[in-house]
Amino acid sequence: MFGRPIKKASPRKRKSLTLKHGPSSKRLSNVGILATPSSKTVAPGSSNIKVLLRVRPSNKKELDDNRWRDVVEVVDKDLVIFDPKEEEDFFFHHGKKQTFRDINKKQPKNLQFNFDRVFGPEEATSDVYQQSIQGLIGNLMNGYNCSVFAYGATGAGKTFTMLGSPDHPGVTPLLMKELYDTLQLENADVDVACSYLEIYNEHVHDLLVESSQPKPLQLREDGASVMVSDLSWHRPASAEDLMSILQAGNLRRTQHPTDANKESSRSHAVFQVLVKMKKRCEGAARSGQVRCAKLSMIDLAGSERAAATTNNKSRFTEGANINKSLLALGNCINALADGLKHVPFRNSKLTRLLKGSLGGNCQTVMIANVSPSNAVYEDTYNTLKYATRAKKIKNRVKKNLISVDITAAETAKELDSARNEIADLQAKVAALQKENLALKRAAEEHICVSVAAVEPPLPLPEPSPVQETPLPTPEASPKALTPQVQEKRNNLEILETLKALRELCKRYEAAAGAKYFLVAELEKLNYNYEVKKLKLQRINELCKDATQIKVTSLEIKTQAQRQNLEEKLFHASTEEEESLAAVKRAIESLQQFDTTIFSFANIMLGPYCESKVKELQFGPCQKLSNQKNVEIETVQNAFLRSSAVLQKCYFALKGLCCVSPEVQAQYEDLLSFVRQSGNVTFKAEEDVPDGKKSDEEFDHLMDEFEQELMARPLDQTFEAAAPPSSESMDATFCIETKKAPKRQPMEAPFRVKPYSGALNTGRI
Ligand SMILES: Nc1ncnc2c1ncn2[C@@H]1O[C@H](COP(=O)(O)OP(=O)(O)OP(=O)(O)O)[C@@H](O)[C@H]1O
Repeated sequence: MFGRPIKKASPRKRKSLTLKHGPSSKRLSNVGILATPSSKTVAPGSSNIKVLLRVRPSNKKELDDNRWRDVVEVVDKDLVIFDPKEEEDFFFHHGKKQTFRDINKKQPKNLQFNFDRVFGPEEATSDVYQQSIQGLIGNLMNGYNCSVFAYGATGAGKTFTMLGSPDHPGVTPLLMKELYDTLQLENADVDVACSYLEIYNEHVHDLLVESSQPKPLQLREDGASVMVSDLSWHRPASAEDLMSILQAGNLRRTQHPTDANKESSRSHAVFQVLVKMKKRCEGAARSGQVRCAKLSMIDLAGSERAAATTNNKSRFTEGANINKSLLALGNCINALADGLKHVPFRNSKLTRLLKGSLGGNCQTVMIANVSPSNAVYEDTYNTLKYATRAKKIKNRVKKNLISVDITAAETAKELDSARNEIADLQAKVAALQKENLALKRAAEEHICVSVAAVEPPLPLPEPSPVQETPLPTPEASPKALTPQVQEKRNNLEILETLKALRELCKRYEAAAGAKYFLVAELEKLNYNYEVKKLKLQRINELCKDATQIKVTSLEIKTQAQRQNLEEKLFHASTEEEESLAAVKRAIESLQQFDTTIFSFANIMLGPYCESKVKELQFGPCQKLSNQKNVEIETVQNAFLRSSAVLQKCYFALKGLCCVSPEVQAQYEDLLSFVRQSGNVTFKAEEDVPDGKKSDEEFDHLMDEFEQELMARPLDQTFEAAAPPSSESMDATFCIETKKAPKRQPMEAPFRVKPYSGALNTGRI
């Protein structure tokens, strides 16, 4: 499946290879423990995390699909180029070199990344081990804590590098084997213990305990380090034993297929080995240094984009938890790289567990795994960026030594004093037993004396010297409370207090466990809240967009309608202006004719033109006024009629002498009011010329005028005809009012001026 031969280096690559070789080998010599396996010790102090990059070979899927290309180019042993520039095709135009450029294509990033060591696709795990990991054995033997962790996207080769397979063992089995080989050569008493756990969905599980429903374990802070309570520790007798333990743990690890990896590990796995080593005696004196070191091999779960997860909810939660913990790890890496005081280790279980390995007392190696294919372009880019940041992290390393240097004389002295102490204690025990016996006898004698009068004394059984007797209470036998008894009582009290203390500890552990569980729940809740908030914000944004789109489309529609109406209005205005101009022109042309004819036309047509103008100007107002007048007249008619009826009623009552002074006063009051109002009469209907009638009459007059004109001889002039009297005009158009003091005269627009004798063109 794998093993595509590495592409032949292009001329450009070869050039950079030769160029880079010198400085890089220099840099490699500075890498220290990682560069040379022989350098087995490190100086205490601060040391940077060593970061290796491993590029796995392309797999069959990537090779078969011609959509994918390689985006990681291993240039040298410590240098890679991400998204390198491709060879450009060129041509010459007017003697100048030109390149073909596809403007639709994204420009390559062409970024260089430096690491302590870069392993290309052709390099085996054994190369990684020999060149970068093997050196950790020496550090472990010298009492330094060591950590190796693999980081990268899903399917990038983390598990392959860390655990491998029987054919291609990973760095963990290689390291374990070598550790045992080295320990065997040491002249020392060695104690090796191991544990294996996984963090799955933010729960810690022991991988070395068989259980159908594994109980999540709690993390406990222990000063600078973090402990896992109830985690099982196993003492492997040999390297093989240790390998079988590791194998058993691997089988229990949570795995599910992902897009990129059919056997993807969906949990972070932490394999820890504790090595305690005490040098054996050499001669009279012995070196009593006990070296303790912890080795942590961490295989992180691979990050995966949410889009790549299927619709499966549990897979989604799994992916979200993995990404959350990797994000927390990234934040810790950033904080440590920036040298910040506060590092957010508490944000996830993974970072809490890695606290000792990142920025603590530990030699740490990070193996960043990447795939060469651009199918996981973003993941690879992120891994390279994180790995580069991690290079800046400084750990403070120190040996874990417990000094137990004692000379032989001192040991002999210690032994003598211990023997003396034992003898003292034995003597004390004998004395106490004697005393107990005496007390018991005394008590029995006391009982015998008191019952002697009733019963004959029974022979007492011989007391056993070792038999425990209950202590007499102070009330029963105050004299018997010797210092020894008091001491025993004190011891019992201490025992009781210790028991109570143990209960309290248990209660404390339960409470702390519950607290950590709640903290985890709270973190989960916060995370879910953040995710939901983001979703809602996104929905809100989308809604805003939709509203904006609606408003915009409404604006566009209204704008179109407005434009349409404005165009129509413009045309209408233009037409109006044009027709007005035409009317003016016609009147001007009329004025050019013979004045006599003009005056005749003026006399004949003037009133009609005038009325036409009025109709145009005041037609609607006139109609409204007429309507009001009709209403007023109706009210007045009703008033007059009811007055007549009222009068008749009054007289009838008077004839019957039934008019009370009050009715009389009301009648007179009404009478005076009617007299004051006067006799108001209205014309039945205004004679408002409607346009049609006016036009017909106008046409008729025009015909008459034409006939007159045709009949007359040319030299004969017209006699000026008298204009219609202003009275008659007024009578036609005005409301007739007689003694109507309370009625207001009509407003100007309701009055039509009588004919003035000439066409008033200015009023049009
Ligand atoms: N250097 C390599 N040489 C050959 N095969 C490799 C190499 N690295 C990885 N592989 C293969 O690639 C596949 C995925 O590798 P692996 O399971 O180690 O990925 P991973 O990073 O652990 O993924 P996940 O995070 O999903 O568990 C496996 O089939 C493995 O055999």
